[in-house]
Amino acid sequence: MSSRRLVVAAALVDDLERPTRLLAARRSRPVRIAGRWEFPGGKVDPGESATEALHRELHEELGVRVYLGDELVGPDDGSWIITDRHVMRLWRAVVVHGDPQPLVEHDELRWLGADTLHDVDWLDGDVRIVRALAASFSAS
Ligand SMILES: Nc1nc2c([nH]c(=O)n2[C@H]2C[C@H](O)[C@@H](COP(=O)(O)OP(=O)(O)OP(=O)(O)O)O2)c(=O)[nH]1
Repeated sequence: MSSRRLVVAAALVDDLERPTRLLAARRSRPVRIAGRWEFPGGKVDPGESATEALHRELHEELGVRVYLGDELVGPDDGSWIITDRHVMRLWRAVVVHGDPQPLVEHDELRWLGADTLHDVDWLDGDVRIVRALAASFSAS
């Protein structure tokens, strides 16, 4: 069993079947990770399911409603260890309502294509996740 705190996040793509773009979000806080890029999401609150928390976080952070596709199952008991203190579960998702905006915690959003997926400074724990996602990407 992991004692790490669970974080849930979305790989927001333009198309679940044939993704060509991925949304990356730049952290504005806390200082230790400000300027680094991540998958939008956050911690699961007590009493919430993982997917309830993800819908809530995406609405709070980006102002969007989403449809969740498949979970990107990770190598660490099905999840992804991202830091000493956090383990992440991640779902592919598409926006069904709203236009993503950096409302809280982020100061910039960027849609990355197959050839630019690695161009931003992803948080350390996210790099191998981006690599795994890249395998399913099509050139735009
Ligand atoms: N949302 C999100 N968090 C990530 C990713 N990659 C990664 O290492 N993290 C880290 C950053 C944060 O320390 C933690 C997520 O918790 P949070 O977004 O509530 O940030 P926080 O600083 O309040 O967390 P904490 O250090 O107080 O426990 O996971 C990612 O792709 N998305």
